[in-house]
Amino acid sequence: MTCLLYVRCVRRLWAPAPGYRLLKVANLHRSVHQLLHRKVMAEDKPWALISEVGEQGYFEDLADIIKRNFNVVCLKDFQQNPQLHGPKIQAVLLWNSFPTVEPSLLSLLPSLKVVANGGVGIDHLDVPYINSLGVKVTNTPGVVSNATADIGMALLLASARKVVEGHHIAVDPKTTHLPQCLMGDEVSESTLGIIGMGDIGYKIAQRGKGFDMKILYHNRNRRSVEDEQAVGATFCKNMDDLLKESDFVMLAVNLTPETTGLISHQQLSLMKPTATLVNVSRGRVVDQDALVKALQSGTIRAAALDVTYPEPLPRDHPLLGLPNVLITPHVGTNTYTTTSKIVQQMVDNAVAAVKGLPAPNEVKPK
Ligand SMILES: O=CC(=O)O
Repeated sequence: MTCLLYVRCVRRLWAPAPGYRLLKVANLHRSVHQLLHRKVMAEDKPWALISEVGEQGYFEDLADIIKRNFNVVCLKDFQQNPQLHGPKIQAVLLWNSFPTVEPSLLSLLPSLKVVANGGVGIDHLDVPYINSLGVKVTNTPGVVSNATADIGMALLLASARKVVEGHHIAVDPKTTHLPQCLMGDEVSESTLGIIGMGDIGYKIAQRGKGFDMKILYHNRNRRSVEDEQAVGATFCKNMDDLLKESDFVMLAVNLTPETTGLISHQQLSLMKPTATLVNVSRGRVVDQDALVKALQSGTIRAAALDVTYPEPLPRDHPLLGLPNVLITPHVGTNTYTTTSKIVQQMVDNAVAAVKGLPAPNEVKPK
């Protein structure tokens, strides 16, 4: 049908064929060629399994970034007919840790080449096991750092200056005067202790410098002198020293077996009674039961958390009832700019891996 129309159009334009018409023929020819080429490309695209598009998953335009490079099967459709879809899937793209990558899923994907995670934390993936199947794992470092550092500072400031309490009072119709009692903690010139000085930790240090904060940090490896000088950060080899001296302790480590439960009763008891714990890494870095006790007993003043375990917390969890806790629902990277960059980087990694090229952000097991 398309061919017939094409021939008719060409014939009509060709008829007396002055220069203008010839140009039109050439353009028409090019458009049809491009259309046919695009169709072939679409059929040639590799298949990817993704979570969902819509409310529970990708915004349409973020999904489009994926669809430009992959034919996609959403998890719900996949689950309805895994035998049909499984053999063609070459990439699993993870958004908010979904789809859950476990052996039962992997066993249905014989052609799989890559598990591409959207986000930097890969604690939900068994990298050695996935690699043992000849499948690469990739993540998206770098692009998440600014937004995550921003949420860290937002939580720190909001907790210190009682922003949420202030908002509730301001919008409460029963409020007749602005309370003088809403006294916060001074952030400027206070001491910020950063545990985990990777990309995110360093961005937090840059922001802290902007607030004239004294910056301490603890990290597996010391940063270069130039890095330290640029943000005025002092290395604490011993984490206890940082905990004792800081007004705000910011957690920005990856979750690994070594960092699971890193902050427990003993560490909390070293902190100042006026100190605030801010966590933008993973909930399991903190022993949550110990944290509840520390907040109830006044061992520390407050906690501001973008991450908990589980997420979300059960509605009757004691952390949700404490007045000195501020919680956001793991929204560290939730800005339009950052999520677009994450999806693009995830797709770039997956495309490279499917082509058998080195993936720019392949995660290697330690
Ligand atoms: O939590 C966010 C990430 O892992 O990038």
